[in-house]
Order: sequence, then structure tokens, then C-alpha cells
Amino acid sequence: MADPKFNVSVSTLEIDHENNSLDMELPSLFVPTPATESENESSSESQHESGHGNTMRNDDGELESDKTAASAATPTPSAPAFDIVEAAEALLAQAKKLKATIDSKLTPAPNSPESANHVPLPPSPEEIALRQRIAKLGKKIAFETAPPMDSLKSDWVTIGDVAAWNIFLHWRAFDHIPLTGSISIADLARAIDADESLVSRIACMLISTGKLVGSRLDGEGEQGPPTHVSHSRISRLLRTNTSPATAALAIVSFGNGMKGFAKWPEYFSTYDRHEPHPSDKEILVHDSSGIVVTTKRRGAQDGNHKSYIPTPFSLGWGHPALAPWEVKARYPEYARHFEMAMAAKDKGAQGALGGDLGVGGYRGINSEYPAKKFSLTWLAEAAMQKLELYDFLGDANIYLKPLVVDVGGGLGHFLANLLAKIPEVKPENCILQDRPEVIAQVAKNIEGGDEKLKGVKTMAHDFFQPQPEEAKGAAVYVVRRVLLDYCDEQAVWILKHLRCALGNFGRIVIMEGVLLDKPTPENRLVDMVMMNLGGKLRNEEGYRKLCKEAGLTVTGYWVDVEGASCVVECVKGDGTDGSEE
Ligand SMILES: C[S@@+](CC[C@H](N)C(=O)[O-])C[C@H]1O[C@@H](n2cnc3c(N)ncnc32)[C@H](O)[C@@H]1O
Repeated sequence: MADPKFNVSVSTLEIDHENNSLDMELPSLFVPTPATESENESSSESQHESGHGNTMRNDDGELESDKTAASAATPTPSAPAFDIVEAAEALLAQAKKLKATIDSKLTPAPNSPESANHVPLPPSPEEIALRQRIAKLGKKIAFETAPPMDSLKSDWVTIGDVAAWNIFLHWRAFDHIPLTGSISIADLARAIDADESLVSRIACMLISTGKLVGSRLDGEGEQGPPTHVSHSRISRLLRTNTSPATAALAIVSFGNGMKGFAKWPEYFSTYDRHEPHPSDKEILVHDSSGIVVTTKRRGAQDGNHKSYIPTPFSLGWGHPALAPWEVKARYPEYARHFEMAMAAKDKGAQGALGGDLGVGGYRGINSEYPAKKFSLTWLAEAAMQKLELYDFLGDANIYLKPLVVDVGGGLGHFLANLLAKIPEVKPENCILQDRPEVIAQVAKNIEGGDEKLKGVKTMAHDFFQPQPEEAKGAAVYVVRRVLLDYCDEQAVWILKHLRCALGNFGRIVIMEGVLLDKPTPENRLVDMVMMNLGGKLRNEEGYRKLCKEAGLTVTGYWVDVEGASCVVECVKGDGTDGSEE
């Protein structure tokens, strides 16, 4: 421990002069909350345990990493100073605007006769945008003004909060909380078959963060922990019975994200500090008692096709030797939620990746020719030409040759949308490919009366394998939300197989999320989740590189920064860029 007399310690400042370590940031201009003794103690101790961050001395007694830092240092461009008063005034102005918007909705007074039948108007897009601006600004003010230690602690609180809502979601606890009124914690515990004390602890975590609203309704007065819970405006979205799509998105965020994130230290210490990629490193597969039962080599499953690499996701789910999609196949309930989440993205406000992408108007801008719009409406003409040719030659093979192959098309949301928007394209000219269990589900849906894909050819096909004859020569191969699940080597293999299936006039259309140059939390979160799955988000350069390596020539690149999505259109290259299959 450093000599206490050199240890200047307030909640935001702790300089350990003996080791020349600046433990935390200098105090901000805004007065820090006075720290309790134990707070300072624990933070200073954990710093000591971790080897003093970047101030270890080498054998010569020099401050080693300081030296490294000095030689590697580049001048930091000075960030514009944050003006709290200006930000707070802007916040106030926007808050007044929001209040005026809410007041203008003329909501009847609570308990008035009109209130009984009142259905609140949904917020307009302008109101939603205003709320988002206020929330963003409020967050910025909190981030810039809170004592740094408080900001870190709030991240730690999030860990407990996420664990709590995830398990309640899992147990369908939110479903049992009524949409109006409350439920006692005892009744909630009974409904989900759990200990009351356990449910109370988890509920209180959520009450503490405002996710649930707690109250004491046992007639024993204000003292004591909450006895009842009711929904907040957020938790009601986690009811699987009334908000199944949002609940599914939350389940998938946890399953695709948190499970793998928690395993990063183990993953990177086992497989080295590389992005997930195929290599020859062996992986050990343990049985439930921890005994090594088999040893697998990366990439061994598919020979050269490298469709398999260990991923943090698979490690997180306890199946390190399986590819993420194989893991999902073992958990049909999770796979169902995953499909629902995909569908929700299509319908929801997830930017241009959903809904209309490529079928109607895609709002992305062509990076080379801004006036050139992306659309798939040319397929209508292609369909008519095919029909004319069939009428002329009478050759059924021509008629049945595919126009569209949706590769890794999931439950067919994209194809269904395309068929609805371009009626000239007939379902029998479309092929929907995916893994066998997904295709089985599609077949079930069609049998069960889902009209949207009726007539479409469904095909279990592994996109790491060559396209079968009947799927060759299509006008377009659509690869939507697929490549981001894979590392570069695997993505190139998928594209190479499509290149080999292309006729002279066919195109490949890749529709994906895009890595934005200016990091935003949402965009980078997607990239981190993709790392769990062994994949990545890419920018224009990244997509062009993949196409080039696969022997494809890019004929258009459209990007929508707001929706963080892009479309890459390509055709068979002249063979000089990519190797043959
Ligand atoms: C993220 S989803 C995208 C689904 C669809 N394209 C969309 O945009 O909604 C990726 C899809 O790839 C499928 N998939 C994964 N591995 C595959 C493989 N080896 N061959 C074919 N499909 C695969 C998954 O089952 C899943 O439906």
C-alpha cells in the first residue's frame, strides 16, 4: 500500500504517488459525490490486485509501460469542451416541447368517466424522435457530469439488471404481472413455481432500476421491502404473451450476446487473441464431469470448406465443438425465438434491413453514383421474358429455372415480401434454401395454411456446399443477413459457391448490416455479438474485399448509414480475381 499521506483520495481522484499511478480521472469541474471510506478502499485495492494497470516497473526499475506509452503516443485531438449549461438548456427546451405534445393529446383525467373507454393515441414518429433526442441528451449529460466511478458502477448495475430480467423472461414472470394493477410477490412466486424469497430478490433488483414498480400493499405501512409488483412502461414489453416479438428479441440478445461475452476470457485464452477464424488448433470437448472425451480440429468437419470454427457463442452454450447454428438446432425453443426476432426486425423500426429492402425503395445511397437507386423490380421484366421464352419454346425446364434463390433465407420473410411486391415473379420460380430443420419448419408453416410462400420450392441446402443443378443459373441469389455470421474465409467460401452457380447474366445481391466508420453503441454491439458467433460486421472495403476474393465484380454498393445497412450487387468476375472451386 502507498503511504497514506500521498494518497489524495476523493471519489474521482486517487493518485498513488509512490507508483506514479493515476488511478482514476482527475476530478471533473462538477463537484464529485463524497466517497465513503469503503468505496475508496475497494477501488484502490482492486487496482493493486490487477498489477497497477500500466505502471509496472521492469528489472531496471523503470516504469515499463509508461515508456511504451510515450514512444507510441500520438497527439490527441482536443475534444470540444462539454458545456453543461448549454446541454441542460437544450434538454429543458426539448422537455417543454414533449410536455406540450403530451398535453395536446387531451388525455381524460384519471378516474373520470371518459377515462374508462379512453384508448391512448400511439406516439407519432415526431414524438418518438423527440423522446429519443431527449433520452440521448439526458444520457450524455449524465455521462459527462457523473463522477467517473459512478459511471462505471452504473455499468456494473446493468449486469445485475440484465441477469434479473433475463431470468424473469425465462420463467415468464412478466407474463403473470397484470397489465393494470399489481400482483403480490407471493402470488407471482406461486405462478412461476419459485421460492418467494428468490422472486423477491430478483424483483427488487428490477424495482431498483425502474424496470418494475414495487409497492407495499400488505397494510403494514411504508416500512419494509415491496410486497407487490406492477409493470413499468418497459417491463410490459417483456411479456411473451402480449409482446412476443420484443420478448423474443430480448431473449435472443441475451442468448447471442451475454452468454458468449461472459466466456470471452476463456475463449481467447484457449484459442489465442485472434478474431474467430479457422485454424489448426485443436479443441477439447469435455463431458459433463469435465473429462476430455474428444479432441477436434478446427475446420476438420468440412474439409476445405471451413464451415466450422469454435466460437464464444458455442462455448457459452456449453457446446464448444458445434457451430452456432448446430447449437441453435439443439434448442428448438430458442431457435423459435430467434426466428421471431428475425421477423420482428423485418416489421420493426430496425432501419432499412427490414421490410422493403430491395423490393420497393431502399433508401441507401450508391457510394459511386448517388443517383443510382437500388431495386429488385427488374425481376418483373426478367419474369416476363422467361414466360415469353417458355411460350415460344414450350420447354418446361426453362419455365422452372429459378429466378430467385434466397440463400440461408430463414423462414422466408424476404421472399414472401418479394412475391407480394413483384407479382410477376411466380413462387414456383423461387427457391428458399436453409438448414434442414428450418426448411422443415417452413414446410410445416405452408402446410398449416401460410399462403405467403405457397408454391415456393423449399430446399435444405448447406451454403458451404456447391449449389445443386436445379438451383443453378438463377437471375439473382439473395444473401441477406448471412455473411455477418462468418469470418472472412467462410464468407468467401459461401460467395465462391454462388459464383460457380451464376450464369452469365445472373447477379448476387448481398444485404447486410454495415460497420459504420463513426462508432455508435448500437452498431458496435452488433459487431461484438457477431464476434460471438464467429462473424463480423463489415464496411464497404470489407465487402468489396470478400467479393474480390470470391472472384466477383461489384456492380453497385448502396449504404444507408441511418439504418446501418448496405446492399452489395455483384456479378461473375472475369476469373482473374478469385480461385475456382
Ligand atoms: C441471420 S439468419 C437470416 C435469415 C434470412 N436470410 C433473413 O434475412 O431473414 C441466417 C440464416 O442462415 C441459415 N444458415 C446457417 N447456416 C447455414 C448453412 N450452412 N446453410 C444454409 N443456411 C444456413 C440459418 O438457419 C438462418 O436461417
